[in-house]
Amino acid sequence: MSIRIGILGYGNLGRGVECAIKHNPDMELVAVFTRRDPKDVTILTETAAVCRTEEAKDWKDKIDVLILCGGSATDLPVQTPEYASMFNVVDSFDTHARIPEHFANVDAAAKSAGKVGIISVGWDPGMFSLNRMYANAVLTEGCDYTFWGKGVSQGHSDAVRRIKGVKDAKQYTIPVESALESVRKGENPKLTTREKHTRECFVVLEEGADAARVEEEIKTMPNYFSDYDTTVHFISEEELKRDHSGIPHGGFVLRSGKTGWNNENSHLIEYSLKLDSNPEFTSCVIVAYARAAYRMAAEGQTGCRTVFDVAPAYLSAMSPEELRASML
Ligand SMILES: NC(=O)C1=CN([C@@H]2O[C@H](COP(=O)(O)OP(=O)(O)OC[C@H]3O[C@@H](n4cnc5c(N)ncnc54)[C@H](OP(=O)(O)O)[C@@H]3O)[C@@H](O)[C@H]2O)C=CC1
Ligand SMILES: N[C@@H](C[C@H]1CC(C(=O)O)=NO1)C(=O)O
Repeated sequence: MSIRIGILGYGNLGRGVECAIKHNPDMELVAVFTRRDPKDVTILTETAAVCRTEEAKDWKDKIDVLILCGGSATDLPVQTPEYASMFNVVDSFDTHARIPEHFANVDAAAKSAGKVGIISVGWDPGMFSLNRMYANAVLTEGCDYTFWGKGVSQGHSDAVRRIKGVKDAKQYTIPVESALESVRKGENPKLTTREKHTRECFVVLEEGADAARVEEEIKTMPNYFSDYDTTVHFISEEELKRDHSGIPHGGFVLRSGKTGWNNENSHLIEYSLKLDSNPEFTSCVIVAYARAAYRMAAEGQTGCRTVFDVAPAYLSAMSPEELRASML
């Protein structure tokens, strides 16, 4: 029997999840829920329904896992705990500083409903978090580095779009090449947040919006921009569509470490991603964790989990026996 999936929130990530489900034969999309008028939202899966978010509660027995594709800045802090009280859920919450608070809220809701909620799934947080953890567990003496881009951060782009007066926006994260080069050379530099990346925003304003106020709100936004040197460009909707239509991204997790009785040997662990489509790749990670949520719930587990709490075998469509055989 297929794992019945619902999508709540139909933006870049929602469309990516719909596409990822198509590539997972053990899953089927049964419904998409949106805050907009369903007549204004066109999906590609002919067998799935499009409903208002208010109707989701009527689908509790028809959906095994609800994937929450809203924005981290303002949607997921409210939506994930709300829907964890009705469904097994997975989200991509990526406001790193607020993950502990989000975990506690989702854990309370999921436990009281007897559901599983896996949060902060994707590549960062997500695959990069796992690789930072593995590298630190293995090389206990060392230095960690994470670099992103040059690419489009969906979280930062979403956060800019939420500012009053902004009609649309894209945010590029740009690594400071000299910093990356120093890490690659094994110089183990001590780098501040500001010394590792810069951020560049391309913003389309609503008619009559105050550009200076919008720029100030972006540059001072805690958790997203306040610790970075940020450049803001105001452009037309046509220019945004013409010059900034893609959502590529990627990055590196590196850990340089020492071993030996006198730390005489050096090692470098590196995990990298090069993504044509940030949302489509993120969605593939999310859909694998939807499979895990389904299986963990079927075992009677309840409460909130992060990627650190999910055994890898839960993610794979292969059985544990097939996985063991695949290691030969
Ligand atoms: N952990 C990770 O590695 C990653 C996490 N993310 C997270 O995913 C989040 C979502 O990103 P993304 O999908 O790009 O955000 P979008 O802005 O595309 O979508 C966010 C929400 O906005 C609404 N929306 C979308 N399009 C429109 C529109 N045309 N008009 C009105 N409302 C619209 C949708 O809700 P509705 O349908 O209800 O209107 C949607 O759920 C990001 O905030 C980020 O935090 C993203 C990438 C990686
Ligand atoms: N969560 C990020 C995924 C990566 C990209 C990123 C950044 O560019 O700051 N941080 O984490 C996203 O929304 O794209």
